[in-house]
Amino acid sequence: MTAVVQAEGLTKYYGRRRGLEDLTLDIQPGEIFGYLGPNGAGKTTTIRLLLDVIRPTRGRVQVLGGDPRDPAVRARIGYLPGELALEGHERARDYLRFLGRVRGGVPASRIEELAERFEADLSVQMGKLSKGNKQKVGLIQAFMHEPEFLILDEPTGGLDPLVQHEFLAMLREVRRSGRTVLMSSHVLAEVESVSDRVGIVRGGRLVAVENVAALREKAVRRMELHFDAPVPAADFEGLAGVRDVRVEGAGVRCTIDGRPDALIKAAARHTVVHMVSAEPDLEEIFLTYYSDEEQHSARQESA
Ligand SMILES: Nc1ncnc2c1ncn2[C@@H]1O[C@H](COP(=O)(O)OP(=O)(O)OP(=O)(O)O)[C@@H](O)[C@H]1O
Repeated sequence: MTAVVQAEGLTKYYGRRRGLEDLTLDIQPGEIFGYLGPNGAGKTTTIRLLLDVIRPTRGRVQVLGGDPRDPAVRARIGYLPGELALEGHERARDYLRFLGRVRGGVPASRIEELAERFEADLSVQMGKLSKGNKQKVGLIQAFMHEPEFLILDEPTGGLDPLVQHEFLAMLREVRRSGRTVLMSSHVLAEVESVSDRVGIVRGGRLVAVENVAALREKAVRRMELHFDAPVPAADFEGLAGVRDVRVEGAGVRCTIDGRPDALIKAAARHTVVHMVSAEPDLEEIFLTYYSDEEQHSARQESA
């Protein structure tokens, strides 16, 4: 099977500024690939290289088995940019119908069906759309021609939780039909529920590619437990995978590396009244991929 993305040593410098360094990555058909990294990591640079919006300084990339410069390749891609410029008096519906015609005839009913699923009001002039509604129009135009490959740059920004839920359901439908998604984000929680694999990019470099189940096991989580009565600190110290334990009266705070199993079993000896588990922080997941020295230089770079 031909890879949907096949990048080898892909590098982009903006003058002397590093955008992306030596990216080697394959994305397979039918896969949802989450592309994660903090601001300025190189996510948008990668996406622009795949779409031939910018050209590589070094290295090479094939998309859908062809050259990104080939308009026939571009026609098989649906793209949601990170920053959407939708302005003017034209109504969203007219704009989408126009794009549909340019893309070889998308039925109006398909546009309406997507608008309904995303709860988008297409009768509004583009310049008057709210941020969330602009994002919905962006998603409709990315999905509407049923492209083989969807590239979505920070797709969920501005969407309310119900619409986000619908969006994730649509991504799963895309996967079921054997099509492929590349979705960037700086929030792990946003991509982990749908992605098969995630790539973590930082400072222009891909530092890890993991399947999501493995990443979740490695993730560091903060946990807070509250009991109906004070608990002895000794019950929570020295447990496997549990560190930074702080016991204050009936409350316990700690950090979990990987599985919370030992903590849950220790807690179960008491009466738990409340439990909070913070979403794993991307920064903290990075710590598992960096040696102390690399962390130090990464901090200096970003300082
Ligand atoms: N047109 C440009 N000219 C100069 N430098 C650029 C340009 N575009 C991006 N960069 C730099 O390249 C690096 C990677 O930027 P990129 O936009 O790819 O990051 P990102 O991961 O998409 O970040 P964000 O989450 O903020 O969108 C950053 O240091 C950025 O400042």
